[in-house]
Amino acid sequence: MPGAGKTTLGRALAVAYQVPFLDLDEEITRREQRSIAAIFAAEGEAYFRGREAAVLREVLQRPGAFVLATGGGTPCFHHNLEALQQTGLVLYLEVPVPELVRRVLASAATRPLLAAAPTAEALRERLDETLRARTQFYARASLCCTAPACTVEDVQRLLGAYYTTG
Ligand SMILES: Nc1ncnc2c1ncn2[C@@H]1O[C@H](COP(=O)(O)OP(=O)(O)O)[C@@H](O)[C@H]1O
Ligand SMILES: O=C(O)C1=C[C@@H](OP(=O)(O)O)[C@@H](O)[C@H](O)C1
Ligand SMILES: [Mg+2]
Repeated sequence: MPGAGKTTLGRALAVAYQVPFLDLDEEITRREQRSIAAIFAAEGEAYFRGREAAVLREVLQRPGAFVLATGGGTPCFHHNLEALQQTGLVLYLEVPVPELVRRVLASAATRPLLAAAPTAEALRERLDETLRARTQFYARASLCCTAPACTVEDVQRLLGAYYTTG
């Protein structure tokens, strides 16, 4: 979900594991030479989802280990979750909606899917609705961190348990 901390935690994980960090939104922005908000405004969501799916597949070809932070919607379109699962371990950051609201409120106006929900109450409703629709995808991640502020150490524990119990 937007505001879950994927970009922030992904960067920290890459430092901890000494591997490159990639952010899918950044990869799209670089190729398109415009911001995600500008892409949504000029071309609409369907175009963005097409580019997101294509850039994801390109990024997943990269050799060697790396950490990739996706966008919140990435696993929910164009069989992207399957593409991710085939290449690596997918971690879902399960953050309660009130915490997501607190984090994205300041930047909601520049977040294309949240721009129409400028108040905390409208934002909460929008995020609740989005999460309901997306849970079926998020629930299929191999790893799930339920700490509201997931740390590198939390992920290390999850990985330890994953590789111990299969
Ligand atoms: N663990 C955390 N605790 C508190 N705030 C956080 C945490 N992780 C991220 N944030 C803040 O939430 C906002 C969104 O973080 P970001 O990493 O961009 O999330 P995402 O990539 O999932 O949308 C940023 O303002 C960031 O500083
Ligand atoms: O949830 C979504 O559908 C989106 C989340 C954004 O990324 P973050 O989750 O990093 O904010 C970005 O990909 C785009 O605005 C769409
Ligand atoms: Mg992000």
